[in-house]
Amino acid sequence: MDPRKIQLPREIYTGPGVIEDTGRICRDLRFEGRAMVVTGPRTLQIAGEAAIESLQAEGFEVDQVTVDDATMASVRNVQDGLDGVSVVLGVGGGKVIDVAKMSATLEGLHFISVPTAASHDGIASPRASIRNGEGTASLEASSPIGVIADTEIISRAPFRLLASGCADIISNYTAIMDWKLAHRLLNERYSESAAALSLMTAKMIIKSADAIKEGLEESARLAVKSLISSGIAISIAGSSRPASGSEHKFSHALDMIAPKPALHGEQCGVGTIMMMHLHGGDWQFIRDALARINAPTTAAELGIDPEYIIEALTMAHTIRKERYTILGDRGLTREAAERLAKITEVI
Ligand SMILES: NC(=O)C1=CN([C@@H]2O[C@H](COP(=O)(O)OP(=O)(O)OC[C@H]3O[C@@H](n4cnc5c(N)ncnc54)[C@H](OP(=O)(O)O)[C@@H]3O)[C@@H](O)[C@H]2O)C=CC1
Ligand SMILES: O=C(CO)COP(=O)(O)O
Ligand SMILES: [Zn+2]
Repeated sequence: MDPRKIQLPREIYTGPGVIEDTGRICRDLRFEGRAMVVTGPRTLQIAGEAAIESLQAEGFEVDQVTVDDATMASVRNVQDGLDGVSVVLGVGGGKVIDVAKMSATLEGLHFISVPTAASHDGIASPRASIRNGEGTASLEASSPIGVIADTEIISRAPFRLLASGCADIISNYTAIMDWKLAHRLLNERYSESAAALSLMTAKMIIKSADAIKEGLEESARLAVKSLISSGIAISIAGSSRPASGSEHKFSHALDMIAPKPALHGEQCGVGTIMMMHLHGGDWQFIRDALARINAPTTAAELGIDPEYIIEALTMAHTIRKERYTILGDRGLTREAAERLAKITEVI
């Protein structure tokens, strides 16, 4: 990654029904010929078909691939179908967007992000979180050239996804604390502007917590804009540092060991409560903010057995060792992990 380069999306469309303009937007961006639409099994019907119809109405030939996990195998599967394609669209949740973004990047193609849920801040970011044997790698990717966020579709998504996206933003609090720590201890490159944008976005979402309601287009719009803003902080930093620290390591560890992990943002939110306690900060403030948004604050609400919470806490430091956080190089002992989860009432 060239530290002198900041890549940002060129055109961002948000609003009810914008999916109907997918074809026209692609034309205006000077794409033509074949387009690839990547979706998940559910999001094909929810939004993929509407995007395909709109592209076909503008004369595009359209190929479609369904993916169900964010792995390099899925990325390669999409890449295999990209011969002769002019633009790749990822229509779905965070996993679909990451796979589509990564496959487009590897083939040197432009990518358009079409989120169907406000569940993660990868909507506009130049990174792709891809699962591997050691957890989840944050890979450098091209920024989407465009974002088409249909807030009508997003507001009809299960409320849990929206609350999860807000929790993913609230986790910026501890991500920034970890980043500052690594800057002070290890002289890691730190961007004041990226950190300020990331933190301001988290503060704003908490301030607006009471406006985050199920089924409201305005709530979807508010969350989408905040998620884009958090993604832009990632762009400015050139890494996911402003939005991913020890709380994300905890979530990635849960994804590896829990028999049925919860949503990404939900896990990160609960991680933020505990990592805030480790930082000596106001963890009750984080817990109360999550509760106001109706995001989980306990293991029971995540639907994860306390045993996995403790195990994830003890192994979180082993994920992305190069990213220094409050977990240090040695992590937590089992006793310390159990005490932390109990003190913060997570278990
Ligand atoms: N690159 C980056 O910078 C970032 C990446 N991430 C990554 O994003 C992922 C998390 O994203 P998230 O969206 O929570 O998880 P998923 O992509 O797994 O989506 C969760 C579920 O929601 C479904 N879904 C999506 N939209 C709708 C809708 N409108 N109605 C009903 N169901 C819907 C999906 O359907 P289907 O089964 O069809 O897919 C899926 O089953 C993680 O892998 C995380 O690491 C997170 C933050 C930043
Ligand atoms: O989830 C992220 C920001 O919310 C970034 O993902 P990583 O933890 O994979 O870097
Ligand atoms: Zn995240």
